[in-house]
Amino acid sequence: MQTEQLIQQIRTKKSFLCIGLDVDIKKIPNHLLKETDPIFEFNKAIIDATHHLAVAYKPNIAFYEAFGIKGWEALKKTINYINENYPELFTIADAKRGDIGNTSTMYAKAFFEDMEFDSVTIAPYMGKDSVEPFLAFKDKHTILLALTSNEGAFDFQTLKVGEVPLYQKVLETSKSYKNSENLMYVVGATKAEYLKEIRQIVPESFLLVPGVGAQGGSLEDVCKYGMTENIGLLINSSRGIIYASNGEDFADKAKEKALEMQQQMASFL
Ligand SMILES: O=c1ccn([C@@H]2O[C@H](COP(=O)(O)O)[C@@H](O)[C@H]2O)c(=O)[nH]1
Repeated sequence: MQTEQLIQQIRTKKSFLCIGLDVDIKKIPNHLLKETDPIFEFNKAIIDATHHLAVAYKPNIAFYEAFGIKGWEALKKTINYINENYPELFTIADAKRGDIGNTSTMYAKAFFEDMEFDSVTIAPYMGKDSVEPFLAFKDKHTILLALTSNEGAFDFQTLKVGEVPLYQKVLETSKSYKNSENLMYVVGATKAEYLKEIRQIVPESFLLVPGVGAQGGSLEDVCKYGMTENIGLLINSSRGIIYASNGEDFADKAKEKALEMQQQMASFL
């Protein structure tokens, strides 16, 4: 998908909501457990109920890998379901990959060609040759971890490298990568106060912002400091939406939560 299509979708839906499909079998409603593929059935119901309120879906791959082959099958069915029924939606494989060049190429093939995601999250630690293989794919997006939402972000990401903190170095250096126009960045909603500086380095880039809801980040602060003329934000909420209820009404309750967020977002546009 081209960035322009994503921006158009945001303007049409008045939403920059990304729903995280972090499906834990222990948390999904009991009545789904009798289905052949409970994870897929859960995702399908959530997507059908919320697709008009969200512009992106982000399965975190860990939740699928944990179930082995059945988990991968559920993931594949989920991405196929989105691509066939709601092709306008932007899809993110939250996989946090990155390795030496030839291995990164294989990761990129897995998520862009086999799974047909629009984007994948990548850890920048191994540098340019670990990121560029992802950027080589046309109309696909690489989402680089910059300043993450967790407490551990302060262990390394904010440490100074010369004059500047490491996360700023990641932002600045990655702009020189080949096809860097297809780069987006992860910035945690819990780090909204850093967004002003981040926007000075990457004024136009889309930011994937997890950490609202369950992690306590503020949507208002993220919009205040991070929004651009083309919005430039995808705000993710996973647990706060998909586990709004564990009863038979789970999809309706998820829709209510998504609507609350969409309405808040519309007020910032
Ligand atoms: O800095 C980061 C990077 C990724 N995540 C992921 O986003 C979701 C957040 O889930 P919530 O339930 O809305 O807290 C999850 O998949 C994380 O692995 C992040 O939280 N922070």
